[in-house]
Amino acid sequence: MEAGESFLSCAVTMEWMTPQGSISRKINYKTASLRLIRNEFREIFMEISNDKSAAVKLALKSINVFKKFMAEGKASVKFQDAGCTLFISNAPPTNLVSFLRTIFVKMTGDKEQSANTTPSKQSMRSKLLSSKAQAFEEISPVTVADVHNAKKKISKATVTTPSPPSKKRKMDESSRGPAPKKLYSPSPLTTTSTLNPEQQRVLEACLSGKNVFFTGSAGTGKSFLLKRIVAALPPDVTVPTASTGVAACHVGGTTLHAFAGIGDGSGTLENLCEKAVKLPLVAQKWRKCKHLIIDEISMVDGIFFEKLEAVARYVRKNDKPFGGIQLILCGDFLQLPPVVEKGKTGKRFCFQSPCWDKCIELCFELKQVHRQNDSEFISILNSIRIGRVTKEISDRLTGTSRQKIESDGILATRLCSHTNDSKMINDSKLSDLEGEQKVFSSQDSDNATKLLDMQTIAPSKLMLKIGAQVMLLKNINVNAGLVNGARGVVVRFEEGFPVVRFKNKKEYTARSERWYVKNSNGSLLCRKQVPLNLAWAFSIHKSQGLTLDCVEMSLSKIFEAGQAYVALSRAQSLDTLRVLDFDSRHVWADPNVLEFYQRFRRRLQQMEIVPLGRPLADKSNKKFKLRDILEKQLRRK
Ligand SMILES: Nc1ncnc2c1ncn2[C@@H]1O[C@H](COP(=O)(O)OP(=O)(O)OP(=O)(O)O)[C@@H](O)[C@H]1O
Ligand SMILES: [Mg+2]
Repeated sequence: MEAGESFLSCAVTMEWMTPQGSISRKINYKTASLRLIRNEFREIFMEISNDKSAAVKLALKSINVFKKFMAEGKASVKFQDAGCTLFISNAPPTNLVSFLRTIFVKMTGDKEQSANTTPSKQSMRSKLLSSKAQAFEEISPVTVADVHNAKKKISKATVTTPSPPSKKRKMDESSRGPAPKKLYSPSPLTTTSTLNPEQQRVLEACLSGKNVFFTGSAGTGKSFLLKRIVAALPPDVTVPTASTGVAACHVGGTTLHAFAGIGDGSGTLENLCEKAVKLPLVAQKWRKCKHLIIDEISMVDGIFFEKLEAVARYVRKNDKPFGGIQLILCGDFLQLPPVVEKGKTGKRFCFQSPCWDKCIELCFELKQVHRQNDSEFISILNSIRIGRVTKEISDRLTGTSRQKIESDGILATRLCSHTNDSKMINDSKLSDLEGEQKVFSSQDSDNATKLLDMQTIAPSKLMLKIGAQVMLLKNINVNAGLVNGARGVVVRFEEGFPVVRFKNKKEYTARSERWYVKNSNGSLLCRKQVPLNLAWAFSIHKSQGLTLDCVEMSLSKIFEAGQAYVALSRAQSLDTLRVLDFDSRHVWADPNVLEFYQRFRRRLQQMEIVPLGRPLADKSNKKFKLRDILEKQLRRK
């Protein structure tokens, strides 16, 4: 478990209430600093300050914490003695989790200490008589031992739920479930696996405020890292997007097109700029955004990217690249390229646009593959990625054509190059099954079904029968293997919900889950649906970004560079893969991309080889520290 933080940067509202329940005083800070400190009597306080006003100090005792919206950077703390409630918003979620953890750990530690050592708290009288000078100091860092200690106490800590401030109150209350019971409990932000060193370096670079592009082959954890980056930035000014709806759903964002508000980008640049400025919601979004994050950048059209860059400068009246917005881009250009209309030519990829070099300040390549463990398969995939197929590779993949990868009635998912084929297969296999068909219709935010269809992976109408091959669409329980992409079969219905048996023999009753997407005006739209989809077949385009655990493919109708690589790299191992008709002619890489990566590697290599004016002994493990990398890359600019 990571240590906690004693400092938080966020927006705050403080409300003091009279005993009758009306607000007697209110303070709003758009940017505030929260600090945990101790006084000369070792009592803990939270200090709330901003540049302009005097700091407010509130004693951290008898507090109630409401943390259900922690993952959105929001929480509130009610200081009962002071009669004040502090509403925190726009906090980087990871920092917020860490800050609340510190409060919990320190308060638990103090309670224990006072119970064990001092018979009673210092009275007001002894404090007044004390000769100690008033002094506040930073709280000491949380140690691992502190955390363990506090974890043991988890069951004892409880919270109640003060209401969030003013306008938001009603909306939040209506969507709120039962109040959380613990001040500290594992959350997705605290329990996910840790980043490896190369991912950590990218995260630090992103937090330095520089424009970053990071790449890496399929399964190197780009999207995994991107979610961590999003969680480490202030949510109100961070826009996570991806080139496709499914990929956007994967990183909890919206499509780049939906955010940009300039349709498909057709028309002259002048028209697009005027359009963006005239639509108040669109202009406001562009002005508010400070960090624009784009996953699956390989599928963003180069001309669209160029137009966006110019629109951003125009709307924000700022001549810096992208109007001064921090860009964080990730993807693998050797996977699927942008979808281009027939007959259209020109700059296809983002990196072919002249503004690419102006925009990107730092580049990184992730090397460690996480999706697959098998080194033989990783090396085959690395060759396929660059369009190289040796006889050994061809034989090995052809050899999978007859292997049995089905178990316990769970059939392999067929990846199809064309969406229509996958739909046809699913429909006909379902109708072949006997038995009653059950229909699960999604519950969607008002009038948003069309948008949610495009942006979430969950279907608005799901037809199921006993025996239907399905795929799980959410991480339900990572430890139990119930993860996004896990394959199973519907074995029965219980209380109207499908019960699915997975490949690992676990059974799971699929109850409704929620998917959220951001509307173009920034509000959240929600789809409630059982987290399943038919999985006899899936299109390769829809599979980009997914990890699949039992997959077969026919590559004969492949029509894009990188398409075979995307399909093959969804599998977790050679033993869970069946290629029906492998032919090396279906594997090729785009020469422009290969050339781009050659240049990219040279740039990275120079960065690693050329000494940075520091003796080699300065470098641990011959790897440069982030500071060195930043210096080097900036010097290059
Ligand atoms: N540091 C890590 N520790 C443990 N698991 C990880 C780590 N990084 C990534 N993973 C896991 O590896 C798998 C692949 O990660 P992810 O989907 O982010 O890769 P990707 O680079 O985005 O792949 P693609 O190019 O196919 O989109 C996921 O199951 C993810 O949870
Ligand atoms: Mg990904």
